[in-house]
Amino acid sequence: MFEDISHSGDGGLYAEMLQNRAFQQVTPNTAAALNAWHSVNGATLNVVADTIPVSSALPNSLQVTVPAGTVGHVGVGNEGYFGIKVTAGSTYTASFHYRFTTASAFKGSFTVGLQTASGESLASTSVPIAAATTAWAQVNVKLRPTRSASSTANNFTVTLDGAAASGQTVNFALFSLFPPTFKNRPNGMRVDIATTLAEMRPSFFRLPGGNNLEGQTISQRWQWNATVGPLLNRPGRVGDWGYVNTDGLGLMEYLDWCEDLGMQAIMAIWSGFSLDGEAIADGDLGPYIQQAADQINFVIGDPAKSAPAALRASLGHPAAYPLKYVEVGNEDFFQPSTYTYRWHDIVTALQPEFPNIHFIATSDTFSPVLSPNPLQYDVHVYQTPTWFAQNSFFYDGFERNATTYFEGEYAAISLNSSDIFGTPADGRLLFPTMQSSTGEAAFMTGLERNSDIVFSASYAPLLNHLANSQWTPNLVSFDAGTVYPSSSYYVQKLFSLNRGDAYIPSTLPTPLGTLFWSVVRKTSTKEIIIKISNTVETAAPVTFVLPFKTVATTGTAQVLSGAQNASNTPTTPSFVVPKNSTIRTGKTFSYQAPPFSLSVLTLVAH
Ligand SMILES: O=S(=O)(O)O[C@H]1C[C@H](O)[C@@H](O)[C@@H]1CO
Repeated sequence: MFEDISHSGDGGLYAEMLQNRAFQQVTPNTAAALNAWHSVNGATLNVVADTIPVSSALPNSLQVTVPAGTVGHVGVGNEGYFGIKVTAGSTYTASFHYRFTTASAFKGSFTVGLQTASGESLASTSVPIAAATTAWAQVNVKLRPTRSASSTANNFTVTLDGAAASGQTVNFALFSLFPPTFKNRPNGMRVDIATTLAEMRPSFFRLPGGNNLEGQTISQRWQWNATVGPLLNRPGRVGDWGYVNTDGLGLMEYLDWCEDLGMQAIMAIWSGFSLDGEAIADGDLGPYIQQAADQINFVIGDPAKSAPAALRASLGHPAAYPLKYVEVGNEDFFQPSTYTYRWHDIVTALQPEFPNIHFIATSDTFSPVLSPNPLQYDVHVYQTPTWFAQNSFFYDGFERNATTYFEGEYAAISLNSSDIFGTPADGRLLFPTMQSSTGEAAFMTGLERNSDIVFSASYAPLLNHLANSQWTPNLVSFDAGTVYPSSSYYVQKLFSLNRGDAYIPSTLPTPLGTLFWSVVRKTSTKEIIIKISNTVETAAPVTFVLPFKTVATTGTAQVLSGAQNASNTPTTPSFVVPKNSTIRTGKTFSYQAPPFSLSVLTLVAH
């Protein structure tokens, strides 16, 4: 499950290194508009509403004046998203647009570089300025650091020679600094985070949110068409998690990311409700339904018949992307009273146009009654580790009535059942722990047992930048330089990589017990895979009696275990990681599940 929360996108998975790169959605002539930028050697900075904007989508420019009397490198610096990692041997791609506010015969050059915070140069290149004119020009340069920085406290700078440029005023727009990206995609993903996620072998990617789909107001909702095409045409938006979204990570980048990881998109369309509680009135949804139809056509439409599909083709992807599931809104249980008509109007309009799309409802299951009857629901739960351990049979009682379920957001986030969403002082977890991760694992054995009706499941939130988070705990934390997979990440990865392809009935765990397991078969290798979650601090002996003709006498055990509060954190990044061993197996064998552990036992049995 992905959305731009805690800089999951901007400053996280999306590889752009400069924060506030295009002064989007800021108020000119304010200090806040300069967020992440600073003056170098006395230059005067101000974000202005440019009289000649670089594009209609990017009306603001950074105006830099070189005062008389300055010497040396004078200009601007950007601190990145709470740091900039600089690695020797990597090639960084820097670019920016500039124009002089007054044409002149000025001759000079920009110095574009990377420095440590203390001013030591790591990379630098000089770019001659062809002519000081009021027309926009673009600079594209490569930076190759001569050495790696010892920390991420580094800056990207663009400067002029103070003496030569004395009195000059230059407007800048749309800066950008990219490191090498995952699969070398232009405008692509940060390699270390992308690799960490790819190693889970996820089957799907829910986008673009979560709350960040909805907008704090109707006008601030996520709009697919504002997130595709050249970056100059993307205005960005005020996201729902307290920071501006550049929308450089847009619909097509999401779809290409899905393609690169072999994932299906579970794509949301806006359902007519914003987080200030506003809902589009019944009968007024037409334009928003059209926008949703265009969004779906951008993904799967025929370029010969649909303008949005033709746009996709023109942007380099004539073939349709795979798309099976479209989620209608997010957590519409917050306003079921209007979801009844919003769901009805949207789905009755879109289903005939997209007969192969499965629309997912986001209100509580079967309440309110919706028409048409949803065949998919997205179920969310944030709870305590104990709740998860004691609700692994959540789906066992669900009627098998052709309805299927997406466990779209779940995580054990607090130890305080009377204050789930509180602060750490009230029991909220900062990072997953082995108690929370084994609670989730217990719950997931139930999802596996009920995978006839649970078609997908995803922990949430996926990512957070440690320097600026709006939510904890998260599956994978990171800072400007390092990625920190959590204990829950390893639970998700162990389940994903040991999925099997058929569920095998076994003695059922005790619903309110402390030990939980599920058994699947991997047909291609004639193996069975037994997942065991021990959710308490005492080891648990388990005896298996396997009614198969042939059972191997040895198998493998992949075990994630640790103390109740053991966590992977920046100070203990690999405190809990899976350990592999060989175990004795057979038609009957015993196994000791360690305290607070997830064990994945694999053996040939058929
Ligand atoms: O504040 S919440 O509504 O609990 O936010 C939760 C639910 C929402 O779908 C998602 O964006 C967020 C965290 O993953």
